[in-house]
Amino acid sequence: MPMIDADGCLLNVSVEGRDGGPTLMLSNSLGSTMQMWEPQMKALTQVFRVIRYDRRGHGKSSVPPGPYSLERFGRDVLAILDDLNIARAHWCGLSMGGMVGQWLGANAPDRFGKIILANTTCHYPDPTRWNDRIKTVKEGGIAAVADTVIAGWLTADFREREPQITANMKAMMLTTPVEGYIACCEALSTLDQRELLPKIKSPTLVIAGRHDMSTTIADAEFMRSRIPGASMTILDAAHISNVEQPHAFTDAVIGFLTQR
Ligand SMILES: O=C(O)CC1=CCC(=O)O1
Repeated sequence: MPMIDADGCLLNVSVEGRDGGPTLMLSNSLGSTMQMWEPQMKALTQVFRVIRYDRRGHGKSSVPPGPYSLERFGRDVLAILDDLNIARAHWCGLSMGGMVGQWLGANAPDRFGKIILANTTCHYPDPTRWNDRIKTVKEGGIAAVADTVIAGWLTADFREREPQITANMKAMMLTTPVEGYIACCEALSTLDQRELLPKIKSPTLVIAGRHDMSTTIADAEFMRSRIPGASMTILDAAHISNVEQPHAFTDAVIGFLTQR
């Protein structure tokens, strides 16, 4: 796996899949790593050259001091594409990954073909939730928020039915460096990309989770209505819909990206 330098931050990047196929870049959520895409990898790598990476402050990437910003996350992605000599890619980002996708779609339109924004929002009107989480994590580490966050990631039905997957997701979250997690929460606390949405000209699919209380169907519908020509799919899932509904999510991604 290459480590790619983005203005001094080493990013852990993986390139897999079909040589010569169209490139698809996947981008993870807060508190997860590129591993979160495992349920999609077998199917996606048959069609695409798939690039995954750990966002700065997460996984095996470096943890520079925060706060971070959506622009910084977007420039990290462009550094990866430049380093790999990739002129153009499709994008699929979930949650924070979808926020980065909005920034890229508006600010680097020539670099992206189609864009998928899953379980995400463009705006947090009230920073309290993120400021509270930052305070709790500073005092007690990620463990102090892990069960609450997992309850938002996956429905109670899923957690009961799939205790091992749930435990794996929690273990992945607990590996996140505290400084990286907090620096990302700081970026989220001021998130407002509403004005970027009309600038996204790539064909865009918005994916929402029917039970997602973190980024709601209303948030998704707002984005769909502001991004020219965007369409929307609702899955029977909470926030991490690619894990809770792996087949439906994968089908939605491949269907959208391969349709003419
Ligand atoms: O961590 C959460 O509660 C949900 C979330 C919001 C942005 C993100 O990436 O995850």
